Amino acid sequence: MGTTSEDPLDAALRPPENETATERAVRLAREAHAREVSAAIDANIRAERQAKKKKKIVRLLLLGQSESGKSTTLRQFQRLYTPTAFREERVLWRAVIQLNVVRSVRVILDALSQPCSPGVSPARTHSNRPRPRPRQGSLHTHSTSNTSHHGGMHADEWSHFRPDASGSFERADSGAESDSDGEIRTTTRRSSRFEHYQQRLIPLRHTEQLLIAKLVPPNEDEATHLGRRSPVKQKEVFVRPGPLWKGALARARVHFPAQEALEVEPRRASAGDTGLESADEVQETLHACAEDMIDLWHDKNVQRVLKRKKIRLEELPGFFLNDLERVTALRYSPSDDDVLKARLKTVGVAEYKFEMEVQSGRESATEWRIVDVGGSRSQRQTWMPFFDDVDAILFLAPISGFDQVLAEDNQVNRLEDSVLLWKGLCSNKLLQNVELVLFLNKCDILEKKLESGVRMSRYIRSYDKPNDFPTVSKYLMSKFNAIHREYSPKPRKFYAFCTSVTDTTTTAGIIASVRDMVVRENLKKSKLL
Ligand SMILES: Nc1nc2c(ncn2[C@@H]2O[C@H](COP(=O)(O)OP(=O)(O)OP(=O)(O)O)[C@@H](O)[C@H]2O)c(=O)[nH]1
Ligand SMILES: [Mg+2]
Repeated sequence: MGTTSEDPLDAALRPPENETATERAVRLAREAHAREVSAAIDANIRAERQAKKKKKIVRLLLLGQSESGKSTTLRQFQRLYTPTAFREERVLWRAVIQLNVVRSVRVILDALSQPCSPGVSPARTHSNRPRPRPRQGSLHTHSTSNTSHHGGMHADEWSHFRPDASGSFERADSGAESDSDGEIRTTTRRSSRFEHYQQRLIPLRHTEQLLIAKLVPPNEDEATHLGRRSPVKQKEVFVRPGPLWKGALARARVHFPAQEALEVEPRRASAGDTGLESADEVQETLHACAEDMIDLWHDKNVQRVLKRKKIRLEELPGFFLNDLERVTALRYSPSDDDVLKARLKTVGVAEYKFEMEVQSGRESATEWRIVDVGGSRSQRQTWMPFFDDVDAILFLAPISGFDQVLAEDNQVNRLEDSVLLWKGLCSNKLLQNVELVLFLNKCDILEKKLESGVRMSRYIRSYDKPNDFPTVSKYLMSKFNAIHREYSPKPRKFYAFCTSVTDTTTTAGIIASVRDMVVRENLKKSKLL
C-alpha cells in the first residue's frame, strides 16, 4: 500500500536522495552542532527559571515621623548599592537644593521683618498659648501598668515631657532684647541695613515661584506656599516619591552636561564643577544674589536676631548657607553630600528595587525592595497596608528633636511622637515576627545642641543625668530598648544604632550591618518555613 499523505515536514528534513558521503558528513556535523546549541539554550532557560525561583526578595519598610531621615537613608542605600544611578541622578537634585537655599534666606528675611519690640521676647508673646498635652501617635499604642524590667523603671516613666517643652523656635526663646534707649541710632542703622537686604534679595521671590512650578506637578493641590506668621512654619514643597518628579525635572532642565562628562570625571563632578556650559535662569539669579546672601548670613546683627529668636538654621533640614559660594556657582552640580543634605518632603509611598550592583556572595541572589513613605501625620494611614508583607522595618527616631514640636501639630513634642510611634510598632501583632531596626538619628545635631547649652532635663522630666551626648544618647537608647522589650508580643532581638544618616562614612558601615542582619534573619525564617 503506497503512502498518499506524506508529512511535509518529514519531506523537508529528509536528506537528499543523491547525497554524497562528504555532503552527508557535513550535514551530520551541522545537525550535531545545532543540537548542542539548542541544548545550551534549554539549559540557560532552566537555569534562569531556577535562579528566579531561588531569588530572595527582601522587603524593608522605612518608618518614622516627618524629617526623621527616611528618604535620606534610602538615598544612602542608593548611593551604596546602585552608585551609577545615584551619580546620574545627582544633577537632578540641583533644583531642590536651590529651593532649600532660597527658603533658608526667606526664613532670615522673615525673621528680620518681624523685629521683637524692646523688652518683649517672642517667647513672652506666645507664653499664654495652651500648653502641649501628650497625644497618641496615629498607630495603636498601649498604656500598661506593667513595670519594665529595665532597672525597675516603667517604660512610660521616662517620656514625661515637661508641659512647657514645646521647643518651637518662637516659643523657646527666653532671652530679652538687650537694646537700650541709647542704642536707637544703631537700631535705625540696623533696620536700614535689613531693608537693604530685603531690597537686594527681592529677585529670590520669583525664583522660589519658578522652582515650585518646576518641582511640583500642577495638579497637586497640597499647599506649597510659605506660611506668613512664623518664619519656620513654612509649608513645605513635597514630591510624590518615585521616578515621576525626577522625570519632570529632567525634562524641565535647561542644559545639562553630557552624561559622559559626569561618568568620565566623577571626582570633578563631586567637587561641584562638572563643566556645565550654561546655567538655568534660577542658578543665574542665585549667582547674582550670592554676595548679598553671603553678607546677610554672616552679618553679626542678623546672627544676633536669629539667636534671639532661637532660629538655629544650621539644625534645620536643607541647610546650605555655609556653602553659598559653591552652590551658587554657575556651573554648580550637587555632590553626594549635597544630595544627602537636601530636603524634599515625601507625600505618598514608593517602592524602590535594588538589584545590588555588588555581585558577591548572597547579595547577587537578593532583590531588595525598600519602601519609603511620608512621615507627617496625614501620611501615616498609608503605612499599615505594608505591614502584611514586610521582612524588616527600619524605624528612625530623630532624637535631636527633644526640644521641638511637630510641624503639623505644635502641641506635640517630636521625641514624644517618636516614642509613641515606636510603642505602636513594637506592640503591633501583625508585626510580631518582623525584625525592627531602630536608628536613633540626627545624633550630630543632638550633640551640637547639647553642647550649645540646650538642656534635656527641661524637656524630659525624668532626666536628671549630665547633659552630654554620650550620657543622653545612652539614656535614650536604654529607654527605646525598654519599650521594645516591654511591648513586643513575643521576644525578639533589639537592633539599634545611633546614627547621623547624612554622614556617608559612618552610615555605610551601619547599613552593611543592617543588610547582613536582615538577610540572615530572612534566611533563617525561610529555612523554618
Ligand atoms: N544633620 C543631619 N541631618 C539629617 C540627618 N538625617 C536626615 N537629615 C536631614 O533632615 C532632612 C529630612 O530628612 P528626610 O530624609 O527628607 O526625612 P523624611 O523622614 O523622609 O521626611 P518625610 O519625607 O517628610 O517623611 C533632610 O534635609 C536631611 O538631609 C542627620 O542624621 N543629621
Ligand atoms: Mg521622605
